[in-house]
Amino acid sequence: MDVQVVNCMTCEEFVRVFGNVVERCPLIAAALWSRRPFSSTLELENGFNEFIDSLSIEGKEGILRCHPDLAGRELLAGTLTVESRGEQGQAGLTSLSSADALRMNQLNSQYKEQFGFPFVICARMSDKDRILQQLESRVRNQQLQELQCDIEEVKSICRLRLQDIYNRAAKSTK
Ligand SMILES: NC(=O)NC1=NC(=O)NC1=O
Repeated sequence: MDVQVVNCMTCEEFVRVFGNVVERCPLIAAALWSRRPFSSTLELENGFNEFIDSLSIEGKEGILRCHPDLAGRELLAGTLTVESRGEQGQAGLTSLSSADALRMNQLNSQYKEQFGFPFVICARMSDKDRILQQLESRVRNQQLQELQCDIEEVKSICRLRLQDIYNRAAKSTK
């Protein structure tokens, strides 16, 4: 997707295209529309990262709370966003054994109880064994350490979702 196409988008088009780059946080895209014109698609990605980094602790916690649990209730209920469903599927979370699903649910609950926000990891860069291992090790971290770790994972999810958007646009113009 040419950055000039992005720069010509109305706010409505911009939010429609980029509104779920940060899971269920279309406000961030609506805010970043003000930064047009972007000199490159990388500058847009940096905009997402800078916006997230500029938030207070509560704001960052709010972003994390908009992320569904991995292999959680929403996956079972079929209410995940298209992006999250695809990411969780790629990590093998849609075909867990009942023992792994139970373990994941227990660890997610323990993590959320301890930190007040959900465990977040870029599922596409992981798999169910590593996710379980990360959950078991990170639940022992300190609050602020985990907040920052989750936020870095959100940025990784954003980077890959932006790449998907550009790749889909490139395919549709061929
Ligand atoms: N709690 C989470 O880590 N959620 C997610 N990770 C992803 O990669 N996509 C999600 O929805």
